[in-house]
Amino acid sequence: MKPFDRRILQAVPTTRRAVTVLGVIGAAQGVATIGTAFALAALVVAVVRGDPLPAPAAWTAGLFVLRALLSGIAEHLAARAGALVATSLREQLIDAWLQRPVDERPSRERALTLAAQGTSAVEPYIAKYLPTLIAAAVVPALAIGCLVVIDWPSALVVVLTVWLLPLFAALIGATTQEDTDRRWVALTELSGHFLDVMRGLPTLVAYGRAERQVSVIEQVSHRHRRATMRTLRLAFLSAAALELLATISVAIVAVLVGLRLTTGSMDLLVGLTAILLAPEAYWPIRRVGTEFHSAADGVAALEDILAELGEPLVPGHGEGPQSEPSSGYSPCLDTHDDGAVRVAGIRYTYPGATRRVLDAVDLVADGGLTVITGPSGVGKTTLLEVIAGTRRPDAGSVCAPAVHLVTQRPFLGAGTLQANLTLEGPQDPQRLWWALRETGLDGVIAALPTGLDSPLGDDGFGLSAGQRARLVLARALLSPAPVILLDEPTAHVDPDSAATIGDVITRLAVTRTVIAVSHQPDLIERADTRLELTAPAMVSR
Ligand SMILES: Nc1ncnc2c1ncn2[C@@H]1O[C@H](COP(=O)(O)OP(=O)(O)OP(=O)(O)O)[C@@H](O)[C@H]1O
Repeated sequence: MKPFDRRILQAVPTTRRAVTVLGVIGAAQGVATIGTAFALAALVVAVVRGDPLPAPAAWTAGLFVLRALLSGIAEHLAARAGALVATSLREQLIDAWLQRPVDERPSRERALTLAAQGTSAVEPYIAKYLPTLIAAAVVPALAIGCLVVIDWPSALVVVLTVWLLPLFAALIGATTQEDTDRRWVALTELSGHFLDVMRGLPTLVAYGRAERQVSVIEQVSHRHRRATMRTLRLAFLSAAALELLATISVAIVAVLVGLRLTTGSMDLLVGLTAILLAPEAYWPIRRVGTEFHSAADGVAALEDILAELGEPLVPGHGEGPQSEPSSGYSPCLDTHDDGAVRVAGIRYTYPGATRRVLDAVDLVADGGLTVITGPSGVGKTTLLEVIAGTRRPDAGSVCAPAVHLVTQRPFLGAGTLQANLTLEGPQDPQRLWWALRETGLDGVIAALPTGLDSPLGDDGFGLSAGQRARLVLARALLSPAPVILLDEPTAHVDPDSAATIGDVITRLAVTRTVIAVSHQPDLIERADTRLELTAPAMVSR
C-alpha cells in the first residue's frame, strides 16, 4: 500500500488543486506551529524573569488564533474536496460501466460496493489522510531545521529517532494490508448478498424461505465484523506503539535539555524552545499512522476504483475509445449518418455458454416499423441488446445511431412520475403532457391529487402493468434518439392497452426507426418489415 496514489490526481483533476491549496495551508500551519513554540517559550521566560508580558503574550495569542483559523479552513477545504472526489469517482465509474457491454461490466455486488461504500470510503482518505500526510512532510522538516539552528544536540536526538516512526508505521501498514483486503472482500459479499435478498424478498416470503436468510446474513455480517475488529485492534496497537516511541524520543530531548539547564550550560529560552519544538517533529508522523488506518478502506477502494476506470473501453458504434476487438467483430466504419440500423453477419454466444444464440444475422432498418419474431429463447432480446450496443457480438458488424432501448423489464425507480419520465433530461411540460396524451395516460395522471409529482415506488410500484408499459413508451417518445428499440412492448397488457400501444408505435414509426420484438399478431400486422429469427444449428464456439 503506497502512502499516496498519484493516479488519483489524473483521475480527478480537482484533487490537484485541493492538494496544492492544502499543501500551502499545511506549510503555513507548520510555520505557525513553530512560531507558537518560540512565542510560548518567550512568554514563559518573560514570566519567570519578570520581563514585560504584552509582546510575547500577544504573539502567543495571535499565533494560536492563526493556527485555529488555518486548521478550520484546511478542514473545510479537505471535507469539500473529499465529497467532490467521491462524487466524481462515482460518476466516472457509472459512466465507464455504461459504456462497456454488459458482459464486461463488473458483477452486481462489486458494482454496488465500489459505487456506494467504495467511493464513500475514499472521502476520509482525501479529507483526513491527505492533509495529515502534507503536514507530516512539512512540519517535522521545519521543526528539525529550527532545532539545528538553536540547539544541535536536540536536533541530533530527533534526527536519530524520528525515522523510526515512518518505519514502524510502514511495518504495521504492511501487516494490516491483508486484513484490510479481507475486510473489503467481506463487505463486497455482504452487500451482494443483502442486495440479492432484498430483490428476492417477495418470492422468499411467498415460499416461506425468508427466515433462512436471517442466519445467512448473520454469518456474512459476522465475517465482516470479525475482519473489522481485527483491523481496529491493529489500528489501536499501531497508534500506541507510535505514541510510545514519540514520547520516549521527546523525553530523551527533555532530559538532555534539563541536564544542561541544571549545569548552566544552556539558556532557559533555548532549552524551553527545544522542548516545545521536539514534539512537533513527531506528532504529524504519528497522526499519519492513525489516519492511515481510518483511510485504509479508502486506499483499498481507490485501488479497485482506479483499476476499473483504467480498463480500456470497448468500441461502440463508431464512437468512443477503441480497444482490441474480439476476433471477427468489426467496429462500424459506416460514415452515413442517415439514422438507419445496419446489422451484418452477427454472431453471439453468451460468455461461458457452448451454444451460439445468434448466427449470421442480418438486418437493415431504415425508418418505419421492423418487427422481430421467432420462438421463445431464439435470441430476439439478445439481438436488440447487440443493436443497442450493450452486448458486443463475436463477429459481424453493427452500425446504429443513438438508440433508446425499452427492455422487457424497463427501469422505473422510486421517485415522482415526472422524474421517471425525464430520465434522459428535463422536458418542457407541454411535451410531457403530449407524450402522456399519446400513450393514453394523461387522464389517469391528471386525476391524481399531485399529478406528475405523484410518487412512484421502486420498479413502478403503484401502477398497473399496462400503465407501466405506457409510461415507458411515453419516455421513449420523449427521447431524442432516432432509433427506438422495444422488447415485447405489449406483454402483460390487456387488449385495449395493446391496441393503444400499437397505435402509438405506428405513429412513432412515421418519424423514427422503430424495431420491436413481439409475438402480438396486431403489431406484426402493422410492421413495414419483418425479421423471423430461427434457432441456429447447434454450433459450438
Ligand atoms: N445472461 C445470459 N447468459 C446466458 N444465456 C442467456 C442469458 N440471457 C439469455 N440467455 C440465453 O440466450 C437465449 C436467447 O435469449 P433471449 O432472451 O435473447 O431470447 P428471446 O428470443 O428474447 O426469448 P423470449 O421470446 O422468451 O423473450 C436463450 O436460450 C437464453 O437461455
